[in-house]
Amino acid sequence: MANVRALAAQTLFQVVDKGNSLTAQLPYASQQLPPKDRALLQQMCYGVLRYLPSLEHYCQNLLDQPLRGKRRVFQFLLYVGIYQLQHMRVPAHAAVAETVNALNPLRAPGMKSLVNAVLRNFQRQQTELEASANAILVCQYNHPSWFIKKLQAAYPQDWQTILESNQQQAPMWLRVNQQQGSTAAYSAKLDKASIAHSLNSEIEDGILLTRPVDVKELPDFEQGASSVQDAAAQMAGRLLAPQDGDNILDACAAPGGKTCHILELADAKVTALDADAKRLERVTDNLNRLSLHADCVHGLADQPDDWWQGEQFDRILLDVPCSATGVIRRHPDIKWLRRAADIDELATLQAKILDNIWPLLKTGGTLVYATCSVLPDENHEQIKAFLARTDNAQHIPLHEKDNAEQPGLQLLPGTTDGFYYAKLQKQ
Ligand SMILES: C[S@@+](CC[C@H](N)C(=O)[O-])C[C@H]1O[C@@H](n2cnc3c(N)ncnc32)[C@H](O)[C@@H]1O
Repeated sequence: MANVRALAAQTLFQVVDKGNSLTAQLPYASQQLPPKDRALLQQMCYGVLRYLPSLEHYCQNLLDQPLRGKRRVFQFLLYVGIYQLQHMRVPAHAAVAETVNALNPLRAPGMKSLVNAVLRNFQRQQTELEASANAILVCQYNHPSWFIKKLQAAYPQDWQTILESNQQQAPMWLRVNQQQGSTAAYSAKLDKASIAHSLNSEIEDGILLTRPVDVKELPDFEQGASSVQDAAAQMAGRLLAPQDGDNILDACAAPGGKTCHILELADAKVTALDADAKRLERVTDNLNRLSLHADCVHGLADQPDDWWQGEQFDRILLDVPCSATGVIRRHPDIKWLRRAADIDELATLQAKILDNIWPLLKTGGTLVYATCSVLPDENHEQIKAFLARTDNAQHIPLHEKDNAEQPGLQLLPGTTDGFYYAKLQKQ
């Protein structure tokens, strides 16, 4: 069934109703399509997930009752159709006709008149429907209400900017492998390949591409000259500041972006631990492409007794499991897969990981705590509480305003992803 709109509807059903991640579903749908349609599939899935509450609102007004049960996938097809009419440059008549045609491969030709009528009515009533959606906070910002509330409390000045940033397409950053050449030298190679980009003096290994490109177009990518990694994620390696000969633990390592960066920066002995065996395979793949080596260990960071050999570490990176609310623009499904209750559960696990990993750090050693979250409970509140209960943990400020009351560095989505870092030293 190589129909891009039908596949988009089925993928969205799998994500929103069945709770599967888009990262897992999209490749499965993509491989059923010819390469020329794959970008369109991605655009439609990302788009519907970005604007889901508004699309639900429109359909609530355009349908007598929502499509339920076996007909649920057609509700998602309607979202795909309306998203195209509202946000894509597809001519309106083609958007309607192609969406209606998708009912053939979905084996529901009987639904054609309903889908056609809903899309035509959306066109007719678009202005009023948009105005009524804008009067509802959740539809205006297209985020779940629990998350909007948490952001309003944490960022009384910036919450709207954060929500608006989350709706944008994320930029593509490269990390230059310093073992194979300098950032400036790789920039020259990109110039030669006519790939527009810019450098940023604060991100030593990073290059921001003006437009995303397929990695196959990047000079010497397969040979490991560069990797795709957001600038915020690149800060982990530099903050950890690995030295040659160090014994380092990367305690939540998969898929290994930061493990590889650490090894590009120093000739260190690195243990890459992760709870997920499948994801750990991706660490090995990444290490292989870059011709690097780490000891990959399958285990839980909160239960070191099961895997730790007893040798303490000079440096530890804790890139803990988190809400990923700093990377919503890259993974818009996070908005609908996460629940408010997850935040407390994640914060409890993060605290357990911090407490149980801390004894593995040598006296004088450095621990960098990282999340791709914008929520204080996972970030400065977490570290503040850890410092309060851990006598031999000293907080190392990362910038002028990094203090014991609000420790760490909080990056908000914009030029970089949303990320949090705190640096601790053992006394
Ligand atoms: C934010 S991701 C890590 C990203 C990685 N550091 C990188 O840069 O590519 C968090 C990872 O923690 C892992 N994880 C979840 N619970 C864990 C636990 N209790 N112990 C160790 N790893 C865990 C997840 O499987 C996931 O791969």
